[in-house]
Amino acid sequence: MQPNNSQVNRRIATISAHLNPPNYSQMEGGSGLGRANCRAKGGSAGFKVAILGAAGGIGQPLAMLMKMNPLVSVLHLYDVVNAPGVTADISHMDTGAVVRGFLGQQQLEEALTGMDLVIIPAGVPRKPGMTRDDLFNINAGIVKTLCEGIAKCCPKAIVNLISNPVNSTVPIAAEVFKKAGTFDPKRLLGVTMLDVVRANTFVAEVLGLDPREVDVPVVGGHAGVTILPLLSQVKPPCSFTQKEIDYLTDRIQNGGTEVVEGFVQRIRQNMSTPPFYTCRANLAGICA
Ligand SMILES: NC(=O)c1ccc[n+]([C@@H]2O[C@H](COP(=O)([O-])OP(=O)(O)OC[C@H]3O[C@@H](n4cnc5c(N)ncnc54)[C@H](O)[C@@H]3O)[C@@H](O)[C@H]2O)c1
Ligand SMILES: O=C(O)C[C@H](O)C(=O)O
Repeated sequence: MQPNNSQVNRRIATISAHLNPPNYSQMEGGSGLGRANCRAKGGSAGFKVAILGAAGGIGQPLAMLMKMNPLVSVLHLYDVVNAPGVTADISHMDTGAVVRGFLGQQQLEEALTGMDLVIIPAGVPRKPGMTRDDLFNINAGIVKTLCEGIAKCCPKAIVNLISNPVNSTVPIAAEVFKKAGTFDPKRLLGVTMLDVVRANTFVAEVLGLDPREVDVPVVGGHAGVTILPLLSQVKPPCSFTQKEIDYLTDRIQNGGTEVVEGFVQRIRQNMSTPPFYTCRANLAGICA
């Protein structure tokens, strides 16, 4: 059956709304998006998610995973480089979330307005021989600027901080939000899930179990000795020799370094970011 004129006009309006999104900062007195404007393609309601640093090694697969997530209706991809290309690519996926790209600081506020969840992998990663703390000088400033934007444009959003050193970028974000009067400790999360999945994997190897059946609580921070696997609390209940405890603790605390040092070989071979590293970090972002 042929669509009638009004159906055709409605389809054209929908297509144009996706291709030429409205300027959110001028809508609803700048107080954020109305639910009616946040529908996924096909009309279902969902969460509005922004990824800051979306064109990077972590940001790109994270964008893909978010686009695959049926709970997400609007996905904003912000970066200081390459955002248009990444946005075009991700937007071609045949899932519901509407994807929009934002390039450079002048578009940061628009990228953030009305967001429910902001995930931040923006910044530089460490190279072999560096500690996460060596990233502080560059990443602290980046995170501060991005969080000032969040405090202004989406103060109620949940914020997931991936940028390292997580042990320091989370307190920086907290201070920015406190200064702005928007701090809510329940809404600010450092992404450390990688430590949990590494712990599950290594403990499962020692126990000869499927990692999906193993649950290792890990508390503390996300660097060296601040990563504290609670090996006495493992599920299923088990015990370890002192040698196993030393081995597991060291492997879990230095899992990130193990991967970063692996880059030396990959750089020599001209290979890109290891896929598990990025995917796991991204799943961590989703789960945090
Ligand atoms: N918490 C974790 O579990 C975890 C896991 C992996 C990586 N990381 C950290 O995540 C960060 C990103 O790693 P990566 O491998 O994606 O690095 P990358 O260099 O591949 O990507 C970083 C992206 O951030 C962008 N960027 C830089 N400055 C920006 C700014 N001011 N605003 C917006 N975007 C900006 C860059 O253009 C780039 O696209 C690093 O700090 C890394 O250490 C954390
Ligand atoms: O170790 C890093 O630099 C990246 C990340 O924090 C990790 O744990 O893999």
